[in-house]
Parts: sequence; C-alpha cells; structure tokens
Amino acid sequence: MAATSVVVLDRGNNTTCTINLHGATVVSWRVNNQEQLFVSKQAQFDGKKAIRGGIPFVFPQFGPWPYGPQHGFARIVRWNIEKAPERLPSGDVEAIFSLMDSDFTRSMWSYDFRLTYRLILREKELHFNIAIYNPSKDLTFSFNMLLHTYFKVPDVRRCQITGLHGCTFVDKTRDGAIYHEARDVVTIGEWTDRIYQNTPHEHIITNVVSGRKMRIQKYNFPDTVVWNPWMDHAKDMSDFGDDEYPNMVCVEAGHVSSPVILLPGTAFEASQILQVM
Ligand SMILES: O=P(O)(O)OC[C@H]1O[C@@H](O)[C@H](O)[C@@H](O)[C@@H]1O
Repeated sequence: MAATSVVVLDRGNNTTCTINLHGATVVSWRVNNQEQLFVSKQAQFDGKKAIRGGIPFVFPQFGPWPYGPQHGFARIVRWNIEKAPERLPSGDVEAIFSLMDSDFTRSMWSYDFRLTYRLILREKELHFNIAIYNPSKDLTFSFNMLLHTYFKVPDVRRCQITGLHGCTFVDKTRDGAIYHEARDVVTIGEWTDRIYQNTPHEHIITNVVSGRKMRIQKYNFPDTVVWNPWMDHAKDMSDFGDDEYPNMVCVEAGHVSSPVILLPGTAFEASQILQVM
C-alpha cells in the first residue's frame, strides 16, 4: 500500500501509534519502543481483506453477516483523515478518522451514517473515542460495534484476565452454549472464543510484553470478547502463522450481545483506554 495509507502519532521517547487507513486499523502501538500489539507475520496489507492483528474496527456487524463480510465493512474500507496528528498542550498527540456511508456500504447496509474515531496517544496510554451519528430524518438503524484488539504476549498460557468472574458468556466453541464464569481470573489453554456479557468497565491482562500488565477501561461497551484460535484454528487462517497463537490474545471491548439502536438525528458514543501498567 502507498505510504500515505499510514498515519503515525509520535509522542516522543519512542512512543508511537500507527494507523493504517484501511479499516482505520491501529497496526502498531509502541511504548518506549516496546510494541504492545500483535500483527501476524502473514497479515496482508493489500487493501483487500481485514488486517490480521492490531485493532480492526468491527462495524456494523459482529460475526457472520448475511448481507456482507464477517465483522462488517468498517475494517475493509478506507477511512478518511478528519484531523491529522496534532500535539496537544499536554504533549499528547491526537488524530481523528472518519467514515461515512458510500455506494459500497449502502449495498450491504442501506443507511446513512457518520462515524468518527478519535485516538489520543499519551505516555503510557492509548485512548479511543468513537461516535456514530444517524443523520436520517426518519430512519432508525441498529448495529454492533467492537474493537478487535490483538495484544502481543510472550506466552498466552501465562496471561490472566481479570474482571470476568461472575459474568455469563456465550461459548462459540460449544455451539453458542451459555455458561457462567466461576474463575476469579481467566486463563487460556485451548481454543477460546467467548462473548462475556455485561462485563465491568475494567480488565487487567497480566504478563503482556516485558512481563507488564495491560489495563483496559471501556465505556458503553457492555461486552468483552476473548479469543485465541489455538493450534487447530490457526491452521484455518491463511493470514495467520500456525505457530503464532501463543503470542497473542484478543480481548475485545464490544457492543455485540445486543444491538445499539440509533434513532434519527441521534448519536452513540463509546470509548476505550488501554494503559501499560
Ligand atoms: O477471522 P476474523 O473474521 O478476523 O475473525 C476472528 C475471530 O474474531 C472474534 O472476535 C470472533 O469471536 C471469532 O469467532 C472469530 O473467529
């Protein structure tokens, strides 16, 4: 892809965030030169499919979709730069991306919409503010949305995820059966694909890169999806190495168990903060 397809937020001190306009996918977040996100060595950047890793933006559908591609169209279309990276008085760096309906999106989903995605890079944090506006005078639409974050980890088997105790979850590895999470912390040792529902605002993942912890804070994202394809399902993906599954965990803030219903002339906002602890 052309160099202009990538936008870099540079806070200094080797702390950067790189966004590929294809899907407004965050493809790198470095804190003091340490990469925090996993991107597969086999990820494709040809602008044809979603980028395998980083933070793909899932909208307006989560999962298979009869009218379009899995996880919707937002991750496979080119977004606009609404505001190029700019340093704030605090020293933090902000950029804003946007997406609106086009012939392509209306061929799958016949609604007008305005989506803005504001990113702020702080010293050890990355902030995500999302707003979706329904400009119609009379049509209501509904959608799902999710930030499909791939965290880089040295060994997923050593990670613990907090904040899921007591939550119900849909287990996609067991035909969508519903269970109750009894564990204080969730660990991963097999193919995992779960939609935890009504989760709290905060999760912590232990043993991410450099043995540190990652804090996830989320607002207006009632669900948390936890995914790792493990060995067998890694093989099913052409853009994911067979041996890469130990080095990633997806912990995804989403609004996916129930749709967001957006009345004409109204907006929906959601946000996430990632923090290296
Ligand atoms: O291969 P995709 O379309 O990027 O999806 C990856 C995974 O994304 C997860 O969020 C889903 O829960 C999984 O079911 C899915 O396999």
